[in-house]
Amino acid sequence: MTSTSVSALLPPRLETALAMWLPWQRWFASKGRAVSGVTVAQQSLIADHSLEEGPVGLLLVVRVDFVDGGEREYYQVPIGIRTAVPRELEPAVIAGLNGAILYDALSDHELVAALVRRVTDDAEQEPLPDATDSASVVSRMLGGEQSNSSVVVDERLLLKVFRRLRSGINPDVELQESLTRVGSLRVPRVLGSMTGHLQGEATTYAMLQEFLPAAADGWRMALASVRDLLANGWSPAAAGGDFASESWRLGVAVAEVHAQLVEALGHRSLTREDMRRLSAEMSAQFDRALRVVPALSRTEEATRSVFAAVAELPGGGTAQRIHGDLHLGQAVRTPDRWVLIDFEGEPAAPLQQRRALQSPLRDVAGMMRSFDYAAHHQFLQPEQNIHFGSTVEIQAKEWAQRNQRAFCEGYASVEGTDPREHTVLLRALTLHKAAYETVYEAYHRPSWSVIPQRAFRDLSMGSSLW
Ligand SMILES: Nc1ncnc2c1ncn2[C@@H]1O[C@H](COP(=O)(O)OP(=O)(O)O)[C@@H](O)[C@H]1O
Ligand SMILES: O=P(O)(O)O[C@H]1O[C@H](CO)[C@@H](O[C@H]2O[C@H](CO)[C@@H](O)[C@H](O)[C@H]2O)[C@H](O)[C@H]1O
Repeated sequence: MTSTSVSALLPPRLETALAMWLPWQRWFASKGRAVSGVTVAQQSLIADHSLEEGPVGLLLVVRVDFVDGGEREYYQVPIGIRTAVPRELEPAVIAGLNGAILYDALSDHELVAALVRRVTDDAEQEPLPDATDSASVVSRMLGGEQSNSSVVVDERLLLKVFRRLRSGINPDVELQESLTRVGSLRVPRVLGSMTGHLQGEATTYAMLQEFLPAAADGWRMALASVRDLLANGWSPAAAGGDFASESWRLGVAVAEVHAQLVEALGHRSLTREDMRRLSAEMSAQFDRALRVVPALSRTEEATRSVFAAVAELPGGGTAQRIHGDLHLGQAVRTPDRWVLIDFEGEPAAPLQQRRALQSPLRDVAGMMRSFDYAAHHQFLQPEQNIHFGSTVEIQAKEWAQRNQRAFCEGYASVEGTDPREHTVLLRALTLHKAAYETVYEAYHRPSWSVIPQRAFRDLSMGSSLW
């Protein structure tokens, strides 16, 4: 079917309906900007049915324009169209238009199977087993706080559909494929990807990987450990559910992945110029955070001097490809080992920046922040009735520091140098991450903003951290 005949399948007023639906999706990046219009930029068929035969599936790429006239964004929206939807598809409905019901295709087993077939048709490796037979496929969307949409297929494949598209190959696919190629057991095996075009450039639309069914999410494991500690009031080492040995193993895993990324994609030395550029990037991120949360000005002087110190560093460490947005939720624990996922980098950053060679300490800083997040997450639960400033905060801090230390020691056991020896850079990168999180939370989860905001106090002052 040609693109023109596919466009004949688009219901009237589709773009208006999408303009009302898109901004409410978890993966919609620009939560703080008012949408002025949505335009279907590309359309192709997922499943070629007539409405009488079964669901019509369309893979749309939509362009979003904003009232502020600033940068436009592109999103991938796979939609299903039926004349009536079964009960299980009701939560996925986007709109009813002229007797046709439009819904998110990723909730529909049949359309998911068709998408998986499209990925495997593109794959250059052995065909996948019969999981792509639409009649027998069972799929479920993963819930939670996600930047993209992931669907588990037959409990053994995971189809990740990238939502905000930027022209170019997504580092998630690039890095996981490279790591798979050098035999890494620290990432799920990549089974294929779907590439389309955006603004004339080959662009990643989706990735298929092995699903790790028995994997526990690192974030949830860490929260369980903190809960144990706060419930019995002992020190983190004495409380049941101590997480430090897992943090140590996670440090080992991250250092191994860094070494494997060097093996797969090379490295160079960080230069003085890199340090100056990084320092400027840190200041610019802090400016953005200040615009969103003016109260951060209380720590402005101290923060600026932490970032200014980076510009004085001579360089000399390693610059390499890194994960780029590492936190406990990006680490899953299988019965055998820690595995890292989601190598996309910070979703808000341009692809070119995410694909640049950078200091691996950036990932270490991401983990430092994540231990701090896990320690303070309990403070957001009103039913816990615990408050910042209470003695519980001291315990939480102890938990964070114990796990930060264990992580760094595990990392050092592989790399040879403890990341904490890079005092100036690690502190600055961790503060830089807190500035990114301040902006991220303000738009996505305002009630969480207090966590990165309070981190400024410790990180910008001269106090010992971990
Ligand atoms: N291969 C996998 N096997 C098992 N669970 C996975 C796998 N990949 C991702 N997950 C789960 O899905 C969640 C979201 O995946 P992620 O790649 O981080 O998506 P996003 O880019 O949308 O944040 C993860 O936190 C993890 O719990
Ligand atoms: O996982 P994503 O690629 O979507 O990353 C974004 O969302 C994360 C939250 O889901 C966010 O991470 C922040 O919150 C985590 C707890 O939910 C915490 O462990 C991290 O340390 C903290 O940065 C991430 O920053 C964002 O890019």
